[in-house]
Amino acid sequence: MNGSDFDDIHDLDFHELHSTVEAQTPLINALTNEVTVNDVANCTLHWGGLPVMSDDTREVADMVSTADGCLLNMGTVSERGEEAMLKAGHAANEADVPVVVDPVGVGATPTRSAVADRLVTDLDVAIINGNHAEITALAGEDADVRGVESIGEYADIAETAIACARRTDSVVVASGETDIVADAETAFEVDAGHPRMGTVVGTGCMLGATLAVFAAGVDPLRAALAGTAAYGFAGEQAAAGEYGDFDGPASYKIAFLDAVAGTDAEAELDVTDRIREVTN
Ligand SMILES: Nc1ncnc2c1ncn2[C@@H]1O[C@H](COP(=O)(O)OP(=O)(O)O)[C@@H](O)[C@H]1O
Ligand SMILES: Cc1ncsc1CCOP(=O)(O)O
Ligand SMILES: [Mg+2]
Repeated sequence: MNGSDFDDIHDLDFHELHSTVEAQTPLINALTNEVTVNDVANCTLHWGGLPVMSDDTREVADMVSTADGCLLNMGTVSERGEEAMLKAGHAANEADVPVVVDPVGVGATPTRSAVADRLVTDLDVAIINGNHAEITALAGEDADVRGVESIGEYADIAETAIACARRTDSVVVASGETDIVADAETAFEVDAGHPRMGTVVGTGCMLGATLAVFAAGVDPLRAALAGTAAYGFAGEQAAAGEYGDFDGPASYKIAFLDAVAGTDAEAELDVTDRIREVTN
């Protein structure tokens, strides 16, 4: 699956997209890691989605077939988990339910690289989201993934994201200090987010949940651009104290979740101001 025939950033209206998504109350089935599962569920809910975390191999195909989105996050990968994710992904493909994959820690171990490769190769994936090192590793290039963290700088991340999008036939979101959204032809830089988001475990996982909610209602490229921009905007709003004071990363996370819930269609957010096409 590739991006849309999106040829003009300026026809991207967050208010319109978010209202469409909220009106649908999309059911998102997430097979995700136990480290951040509750945050993923709440982030899904706060964007206007309905989370369900069904991952039993006996029922997951049935649950996904009734859903509007399927999130596969391999953070605490296991043999059973891989089997369940592949089963869920195939069921989603058959039911034309958009699949979002977060290949957490790909490149850190041969096992994670093999699982991530199977997920993005065997399945038709609408959007892949990972940090700069994970996307670089997924593209088959040298990357330094320490555990699940991105280490080092990736100056060519825009080109790498396009290469990854081309290889996987998916829209790719490479997150970090600067977020990149790419399809097989074009990369966009999304100027949104705050360093405090990097002090919270789970902000990458919750970005995946955000993308799954938006992808339920609009094409993958617009969903990735609007979702990534709105998500980063929420991080900025929380850091600015718009959703209450905080004393450190734990209380910031609470403010961040409140900011996601408060970023509704009325929000003064013009995502097109945050998105720039990357030209070589
Ligand atoms: N230094 C930063 N400045 C701005 N935004 C950031 C920064 N670090 C992380 N983010 C934001 O936090 C979210 C998670 O990104 P990242 O930390 O790269 O994911 P992961 O947790 O999977 O490694 C993204 O929306 C990203 O834009
Ligand atoms: C620490 C950790 N270990 C396995 S999954 C996970 C959470 C990763 O969350 P994020 O990718 O959002 O930082
Ligand atoms: Mg992550």
